[in-house]
Amino acid sequence: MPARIIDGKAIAADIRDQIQTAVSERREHGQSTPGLAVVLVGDNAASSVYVRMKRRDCEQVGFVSQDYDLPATTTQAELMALIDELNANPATHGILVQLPLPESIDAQAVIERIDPAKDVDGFHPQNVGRLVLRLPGLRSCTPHGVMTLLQHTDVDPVGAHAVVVGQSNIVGRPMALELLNARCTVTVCHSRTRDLRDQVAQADILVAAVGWTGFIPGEWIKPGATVIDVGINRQPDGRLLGDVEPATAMARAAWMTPVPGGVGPLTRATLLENTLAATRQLDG
Ligand SMILES: Nc1nc2c(c(=O)[nH]1)N[C@@H](CN(C=O)c1ccc(C(=O)N[C@@H](CCC(=O)O)C(=O)O)cc1)CN2
Repeated sequence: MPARIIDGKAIAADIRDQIQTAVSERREHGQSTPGLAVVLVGDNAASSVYVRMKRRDCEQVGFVSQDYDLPATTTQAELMALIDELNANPATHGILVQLPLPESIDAQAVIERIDPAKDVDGFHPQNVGRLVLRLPGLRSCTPHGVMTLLQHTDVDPVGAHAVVVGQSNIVGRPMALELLNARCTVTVCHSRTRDLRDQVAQADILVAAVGWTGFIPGEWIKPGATVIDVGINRQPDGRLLGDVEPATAMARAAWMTPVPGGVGPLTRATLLENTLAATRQLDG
């Protein structure tokens, strides 16, 4: 039997509906409307698409989207000054700086300048540390979105062997911690991992976050596994493909995310959840 599809698009639409209701209720009770500052620096084509989608999501749920489109020539000092302004603005509850930033800018310094209470991307060391320590805090959107996707399957993470392929700060590392906190046994693989095929073949839950089209052949997948494909790789003809070769993987897995329509929509829905949570924390 082919894998059951984990429909990220539908799950994200449900989350947006719930958030829209919560925002309406806040208005009825005279509470603040969540405001999300979305900062785009430069003209990276993929970033422009993602930012457009995030701003549209904000409008749909009734958030105020505060848009900052800055030229690629923006200096570190100018960007830091904008972050300071947003940190101080009581109408801004969440600050998102779209990555990657131009090479001339020190992205880590920018992330660390954001008030951790407004860090709706969950990238600030304080929020990452809280994830490590299993304390409440703002969680990185893609890994937390993956956990939401898993909740829409019949898979019990407790004791499951989860294999994460990729060790980026945005996905691989926080993903491993989310899975560990859900009591999986976690293996993290990267470019120096020996016998990657053997590691992947052990996975009850496989999270592929490499950014390389078809990096994981379908025949490596353990029969009955849950496959979460974080890769969104645009092809020269415009199509989007994941990191896992889909046809054989679908035939072997029990559950699988599609690309597009899997993890991407949950990344955006989690951003909205984080912004609402930040608003409640800041304003009640
Ligand atoms: N500040 C951040 N920058 C980046 C993040 C992030 O979480 N915060 N993650 C990635 C990209 N990303 C978020 O910005 C992202 C990627 C994909 C999608 C998405 O909805 N994809 C759709 C397809 C979209 C398309 O047609 O191109 C899907 O998979 O169905 C949303 C967000 C890097 N930067």
